[in-house]
Amino acid sequence: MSSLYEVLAERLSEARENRARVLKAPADNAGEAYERENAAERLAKEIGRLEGAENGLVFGRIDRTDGTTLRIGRIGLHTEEDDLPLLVDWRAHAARPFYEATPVHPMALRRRRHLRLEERTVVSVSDELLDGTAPTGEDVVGDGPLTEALSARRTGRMHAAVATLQAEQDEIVRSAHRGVTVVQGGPGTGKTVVALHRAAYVLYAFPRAAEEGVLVVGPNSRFLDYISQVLPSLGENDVVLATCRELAGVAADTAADPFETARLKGGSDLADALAGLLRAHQAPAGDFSVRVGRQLVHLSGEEVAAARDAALAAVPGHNPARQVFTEFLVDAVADAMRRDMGDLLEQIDADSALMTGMDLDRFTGADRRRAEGAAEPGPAHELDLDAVRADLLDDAGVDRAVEALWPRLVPGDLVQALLTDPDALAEHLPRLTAHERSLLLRGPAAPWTDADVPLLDEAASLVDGPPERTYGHVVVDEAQELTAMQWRMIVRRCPARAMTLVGDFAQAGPVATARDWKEALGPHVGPRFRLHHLTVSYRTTQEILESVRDLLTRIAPDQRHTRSLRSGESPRTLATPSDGLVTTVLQEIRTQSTAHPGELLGVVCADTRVGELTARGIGDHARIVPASEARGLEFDGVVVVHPEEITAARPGGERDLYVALTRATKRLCTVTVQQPAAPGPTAPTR
Ligand SMILES: Nc1ncnc2c1ncn2[C@@H]1O[C@H](COP(=O)(O)OP(=O)(O)OP(=O)(O)O)[C@@H](O)[C@H]1O
Repeated sequence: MSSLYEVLAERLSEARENRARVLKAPADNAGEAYERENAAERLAKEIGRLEGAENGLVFGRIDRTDGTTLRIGRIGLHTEEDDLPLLVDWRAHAARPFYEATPVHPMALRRRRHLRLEERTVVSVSDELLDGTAPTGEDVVGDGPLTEALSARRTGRMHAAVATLQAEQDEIVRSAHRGVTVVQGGPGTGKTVVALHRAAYVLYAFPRAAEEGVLVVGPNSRFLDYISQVLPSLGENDVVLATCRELAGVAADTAADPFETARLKGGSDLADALAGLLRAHQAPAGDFSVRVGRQLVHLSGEEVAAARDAALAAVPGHNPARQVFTEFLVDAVADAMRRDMGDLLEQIDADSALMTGMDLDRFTGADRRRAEGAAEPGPAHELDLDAVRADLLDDAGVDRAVEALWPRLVPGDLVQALLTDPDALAEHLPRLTAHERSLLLRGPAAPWTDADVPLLDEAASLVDGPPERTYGHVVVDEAQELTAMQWRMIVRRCPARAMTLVGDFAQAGPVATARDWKEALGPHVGPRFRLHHLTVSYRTTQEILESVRDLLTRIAPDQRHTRSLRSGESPRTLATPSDGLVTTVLQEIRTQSTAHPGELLGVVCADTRVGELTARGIGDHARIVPASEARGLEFDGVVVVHPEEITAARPGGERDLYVALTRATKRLCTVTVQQPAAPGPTAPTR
């Protein structure tokens, strides 16, 4: 073990020295300075990768039946001299049997060993014998490492499960499929684990995707914080973690819309409406006259439309296409001028400059020919179109025409123009009812809302073109939460359509617009996605799962049932009069924290109740989590406060309750309010 750490330390100090050297090296020009920056950045990443892997560097070993062995770790390490693997990266093909071998398919393994390290010391060893041979004195066959991992205390931060990834999870993580992989599974089945280990695998196994970057999208910053340590501990610091708002680059605090409004704004009709409204700013149909000097040049509707279509086909984005449109428009004007002026030139050569304000000699090439000693002006078809075009591009009249036909736009203004104008809403959202459109209508000074963020992003892509930053692979957790508009913003950032999407539609929040994966993904990839199901819960005990079974049948009748590997205490319910609610929660939390010191406790309540619980000091003993933000989180013990209040707080509140009830790894207590509040003892009844 120590030799492994010595090699790691050597690699680290080499990388640090190299970086220091690179930073000190003189750079004689901008190119060299750029190279130096790049090299330093690469080395900084390598240092981060090596540092991240230090904790629990090695966690496994496989002994093959032919007597050879391999150690499995967070990263691969080789000896310098002969490049022999001292430690095999868990993602390497050679490590596969560590995850996949079973007694039925031992994959030429005799033994699989799990090691647990604290600092650099091995604190536990656990072996499985796979070839049917009897244990020898060298084998330590004991309680499974998975059981140990699952019963460990929660810390409020998710940990990598790289040592105990289960075969059904590993199959998804290691899949060679580069397109869209979807993972559906009940609470605690390891969807987040799979998603994050998949991100690490992609970085290792798909170099092109790794080069283009990996993005992990989560529902809120509380969740991103919860998972933030997993990838660095797998030696991967090069992943972008973001919420949709961060992706859109909306820095200002956003307000919340009423749910019905938010759901409407999440529908893809809004994308069509914004595109429709934009089209109204792109050379709307009809003839158009351009004033050039004193001349009015007339363009037919077809000529304007041809310039518009050519501009739209040339480059995505309204503003970038404006330049192209200008050029096509100038061509059309020049053609029209040639047409108009053909006759004119022959009739009134001398007065032409006066009429048009332009030097026709130059345009006809007459001045050039004169200089060359040629005879007087040639026929009109010899008009020097290049010179005409060059002048037209600088012409104020043409500028005015472009401004009228193709104004430069700001994305927010497009959204604003749609949402503040009842006529625009009616014209561009014909499928909505008048009531629905009234829900979308906002005042000009109203702040942006969360549900406006994907609209702003849509408008930005329509107006300025596709996002500059795209990724080679995108991972989305809690993907059931995404609205159609949010899916659009994510897919936009993944041109290769290489994605890992995990979620559970039984846990969908009130704003989610799709009911299943087909509906969510159909518009983007049709049926081209691979769906996997996870059916074993690694968090929630069998008792807790059973206690929510009826609720699950109500909210998701078709959902496959999840089984748990673990059993524990039966969930408890405390009933209290409404004025004793907070006191009861406080007492319960105090009791739990005294009985189970060091455990992580969570109190999940309706969002509106957070202030009161915080004011009563419950936050000193437990994390207070508003039900709307509980998705994906977990605790050793959970107290769910006033379930009826949670279900009534938002549409689809039963799904919020289902999420709240499935957050505990060990203990669940629900505090209900007696209805109607009975007079008498305030002490809780058990
Ligand atoms: N193979 C594994 N080894 C050890 N722990 C695991 C394994 N798989 C999952 N877990 C643990 O089980 C718990 C639940 O996992 P995770 O959060 O990934 O589930 P989920 O399906 O995303 O849950 P939810 O639907 O509630 O968001 C976590 O503590 C995770 O670390």
